Parts: sequence; C-alpha cells; structure tokens
Amino acid sequence: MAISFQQAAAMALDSVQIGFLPPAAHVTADNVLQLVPYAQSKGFDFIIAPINSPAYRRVLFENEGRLSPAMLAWRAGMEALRPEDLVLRTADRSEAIVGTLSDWQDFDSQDPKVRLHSELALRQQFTWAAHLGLGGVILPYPPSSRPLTNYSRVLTGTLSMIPYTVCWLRVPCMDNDLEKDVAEELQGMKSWERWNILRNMAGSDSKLGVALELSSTLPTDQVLDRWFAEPVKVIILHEDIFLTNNRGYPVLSKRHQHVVRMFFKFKPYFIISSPTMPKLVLDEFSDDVLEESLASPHADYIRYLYRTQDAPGVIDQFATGYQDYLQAPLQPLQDNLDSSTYETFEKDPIKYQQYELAIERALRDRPFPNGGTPDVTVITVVGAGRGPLVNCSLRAAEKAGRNVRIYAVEKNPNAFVTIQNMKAAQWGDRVNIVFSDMRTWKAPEQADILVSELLGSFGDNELSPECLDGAQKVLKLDGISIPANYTAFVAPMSSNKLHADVSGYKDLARFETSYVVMFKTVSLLAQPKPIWVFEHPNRTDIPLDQDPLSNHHNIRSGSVEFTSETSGMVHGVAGYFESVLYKDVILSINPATHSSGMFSWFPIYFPIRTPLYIPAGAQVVLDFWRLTDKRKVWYEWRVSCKVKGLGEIQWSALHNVGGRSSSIGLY
Ligand SMILES: C[S@@+](CC[C@H](N)C(=O)[O-])C[C@H]1O[C@@H](n2cnc3c(N)ncnc32)[C@H](O)[C@@H]1O
Repeated sequence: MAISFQQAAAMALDSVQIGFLPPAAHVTADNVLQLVPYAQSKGFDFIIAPINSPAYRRVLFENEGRLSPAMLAWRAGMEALRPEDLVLRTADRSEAIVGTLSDWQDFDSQDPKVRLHSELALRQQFTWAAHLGLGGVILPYPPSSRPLTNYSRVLTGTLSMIPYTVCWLRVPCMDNDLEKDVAEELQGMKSWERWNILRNMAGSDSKLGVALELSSTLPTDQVLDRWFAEPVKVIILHEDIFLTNNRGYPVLSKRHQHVVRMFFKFKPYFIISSPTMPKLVLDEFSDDVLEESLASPHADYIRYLYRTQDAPGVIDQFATGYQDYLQAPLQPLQDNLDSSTYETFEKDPIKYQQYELAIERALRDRPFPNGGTPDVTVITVVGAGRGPLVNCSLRAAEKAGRNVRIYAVEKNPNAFVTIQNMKAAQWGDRVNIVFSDMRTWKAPEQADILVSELLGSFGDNELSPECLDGAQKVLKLDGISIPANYTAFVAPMSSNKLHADVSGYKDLARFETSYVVMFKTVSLLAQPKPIWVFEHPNRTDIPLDQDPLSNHHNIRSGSVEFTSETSGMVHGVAGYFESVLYKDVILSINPATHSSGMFSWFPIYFPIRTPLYIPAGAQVVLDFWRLTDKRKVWYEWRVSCKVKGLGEIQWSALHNVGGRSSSIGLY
C-alpha cells in the first residue's frame, strides 16, 4: 500500500520522498490511476496530477453575465462538480497524489470574470481536494504580471478549507540575468518578492510552503540563501536540467548537486518533472509491463545524492531537536545551573581543548617565579562549575612541565559538592576549592593566571565583564587573564519561522527578549560585524587591586551598517561572539571564524516586533546598547533601513527600553 504524506513525513527523516510530474495535458481521468502504480514501479513515491480536466473551463464561458450558472448553483450548494470536470474523480490512491489547479486560473487577471471564477474554482478545488484526502495541492506561480494582492487575499481566505492538506506555491529559481528579464515583464518583481508578498498577506500560515523549481542556471549564493529562510517544502527538478555522464546516466552539475545537498537538511519532497508522458500509460498497461519497467534514473540519482551526504558532524548530531527552538539564555550568575546543563557543555570536544592549549601557552610564556627557580605558578579558576577547567589546568601544567597551585572558586552550592568530591578523589593538595562569589572573594595569594569561562552567545550576556571586574583584584599586576577579550558580533537576519514563533506567544515582552537558537530556517542578509569588545584584566577603569567604583565602564553602544545585496525581510538580529583566550588561541561562534566542532554556544536572536522589508542595495543599520543600573544589565536595540538619497525610510521601535521586558540580574 502506498504511504500517506503523514507517514512519508515521518519517514523522511531517513529517506527522501520523490514525486513524478508528467505533462498535465496528458493526464486524464482514464489514465491517472494507472499512473500511480507506474510511478511507484519506477521508484517514485507519489505523482502530481491536475484536479480538474480541461472541460472544467466551461465555467468561464457558460454565461455572458458576471457569474456562470454552474458557479451560482455551486455557491448556493445546489450543484456538484460534474464527473467530466474532473481528472481526480475518486479517492482511490489519493494519498499518493498531489493535485494541481487549472491553467486558466488567474487570480489577478485584468478580466474580473476570470478573477472571480478563478477564486470560486479554487474553493471548489480545495473542497474536493480535502474530500478526497489528497496529499497536497501545488499552486501555480502567479501567471499574470499584475501585483499578487488578489491571489494573496484569495489564498488567505481559502487555506482554512483544507485543514489536512498542505499547499505549495510553485516558484521558479533561476539565474539573476534571466530573472531580471522575467521580472521586467512582471513589473520589476522577482520571484522571491512575489512569494514574500503572498506569504506576508497569508500571515505565515504553516500550511503554505514553497515548491522551488530549480532551473538549469542558478542564481548567486546570496539570492539562493534567502530561500533557506523560507518554508521550502518541495524541490522541483526538470529532467532537462540533468546532464548526462559518460556512462549515459543523468547527473546534476556540481552547483546543482551542492544546492540540492544544502536543501536536504530541510527534508523537502523532490519532484521530477518529465517533458513526456510514459508511453506505457498512454498505450496499454499491464502488470507484466510494470514488473519489467526499470527504476527512474533521475529518482535513483537523487536518492544516491541523499545516501552519500556527509555523515552528520558532531554539531549536527548534537543539534537534533534544538534547531530553530527558542531558548531563554542562561543566567549563571543569578541562577544556579543544574547538573544536566553542566553535563551538556562538558561534552564539548573543542572548548576545553582550546582552554587547555591557552593555559599551556600562558604557562610556557610565564617566567619562572623567583627569578628562574622552578617554583609554583598560581592558577585561579573562577566559576569552576564541576571542575573541567581545573582538569584543563592540570593537564596543561603537565604538558608545560610546570608546578602549579590551583584555586577553584564557585558560587553554585550544588556544583561545589562535585568539586569537593573531585578534590577528595583526584586533585588532592594541588587544588584549593573555595565556595564564594568571585567578586567578593579575598584570595590568600595573587594568581599568575586567572581562568574563567563566563561567556554567553553574545560574549558579555552572562555578565562575564562584571564578574571578572570583581575577580581581577586576585590577579598579579603582570598576570594573565584567560580569556583576554571577547567581541560581540551582529548581523541582520531573516527568519519567518523564528519570528512567527515569537509572535505565537502573543506577548509584546517576548519581542523584547533575546533567545539562544540553533539556527536552521535562517538566512543572514550580510556577514556579521563586530559591535563592541571587552578586555581583561581592565586596569584602565578599575582602581588597582580594588573593586570597580560603579558599572558605568561596562556600558557599550554600537551602530553597524550593512549593505544588503539582495532584497529581503529583516526579522531581527543574529548575535555571535569571538573570544581571544590567549594570543592566537580563540573560541568563536561567528560563522566566518567558527571553532570547528564546538557546540557549547548557539547564536543569539534579538527579534523585532514588525519585520522590515529591505530593498536590494539598501543599508540596514543595527543600533545596540548594553546598559546597566545597580541591579541589572540589559540590551536595547533598533533596526533601520536607509536608501541612498532618501535617508532612513523604515525603522523599528526601540526595543526593551530601560530593560522593561528582559534583563540580566547582577545578584
Ligand atoms: C558557564 S559555567 C562554566 C563552568 C565551568 N568552568 C566549565 O567550563 O564547564 C559558569 C560557572 O560560573 C559560575 N559563576 C558565575 N558567576 C559567578 C560568580 N560571580 N562567582 C562564582 N562563580 C560564578 C556559575 O555558577 C557556573 O558554574
């Protein structure tokens, strides 16, 4: 038995579902049911067929008046679709069929009759598709060159008629020059813009997705990238975009392969569109012939690409279940982390490796105390958690051949139990454990090296600056802080999905809160840029060996400008950090310099209430502030769009004024 789309979606986790799209004109009520087993014998999972026959066009001609009698009767519930109107007449095999609309339907036609009948026909088609239980419906790329406002309105009003059927808008994806020519005919609007209008009017209904039709020449990466932030549920490949390899089999160009592989992570359905109708179905059809027919080499090839994807890396494996999931950032100063949180980041293969290397290098560079006598170097680990950085310090000392005395300071009483056990079982006298807030601890001796890991996804958002300002008085004047600095990075980002998820809370404050998210359905409009830096130790603002007088020196602000090469929507700001632990040993989650294989930090997402549309070539300006009072630290942000000669043409509200919706507690 054929699998349903729901089952297919569940299975799609480890396989790829492929549909067969023959020329609509050849698919009839007589052959459509043969086409399903034929396609399945060729290795396809489903077929694409028109819902209605060409005869259905009659509704346009039946009456010179505004509405045809058939439509009037149907509207009044008095007439059903006639059998001759339909290609899909029964629910047989409907779970393996995706329907398409009629080619005369044009929702934005200049002819009011065509507009009205297209809409009424869509209602009939949706009602019928829902009745049959079709797997999905593919909507045509808007044929008319007029704006899509009526198409969008019609669709928005009718999607609720198909509660269990998904709907995909067919959108061409072609190279920039070709698209420009086509766009000129379509009043300058390119395919993404047209989809964007429709999607925005339909209010990001989760039933509505994109069936992206890849052409033989593809657009630039920048243009393609926008589609990774959209609900691309189907990839359509025409047989004629395949090349033929020297063994005579169809293959895709390197670039197409790359793009197809990029889309695999979104688990789309694939559709192979064939320019010819299978002869077997047109002529006569028997089970014997079925058994003899060979698998489609095109479908085989897509399955081959799917099977030969790179094995998921450490990050991908770790990310399963976290992708596009909004999490509140940790507040390790105000809250006490639980054991599972420590356990998760202790699994990171890279973070501790980098810390160990940084500590080893710092130890090697550090002159021997007492003028060259191999004496003891003091390492103080502040915010020791369950002890992994103490272990890094011990291993680094071993490698560098230095004697060390370690202090491990932690304020979480639960984590402190673990380090008490560690001392008893493993560390012994080499490590002194201290239960204290690092900001108020009075150290028995000054440290040569101060080690901490208090970093958040935005660098300073877990209050590392404030904690280290208090802790640095335990560091010798010429002592080394690991990390030495961290820089926050920002980029304008597009993600309809994340924005819709924040909207789902129906609470304004949720738009003034940042979220830690493993990005999936996200695209950046430009590469991230630095916005501010924190350096440690901070001998400039903090009196020698004393506590900071106020927290004003930790206020930051920045305004960063980006040029967007393509048009796009900004749904907020993506934040990242880079940190120099010691000299050239760094930790980074900035995409350009990401520490490969490190998964301790996901990017941070600062949403904006109302997304901004950015025309190609316009400037996006991100304004950020890090502000503080005696009890808390918070961020405020604003996004605006500038166009040469016009100045600011759009701007968001200033978000989180005075930390009214979100802040990070200092106590
Ligand atoms: C991100 S965790 C890092 C834990 C551990 N060093 C690691 O790398 O696995 C930060 C740790 O610092 C501790 N911490 C945060 N602020 C502190 C403070 N002011 N004084 C002492 N410990 C603090 C937290 O309780 C937490 O255990």
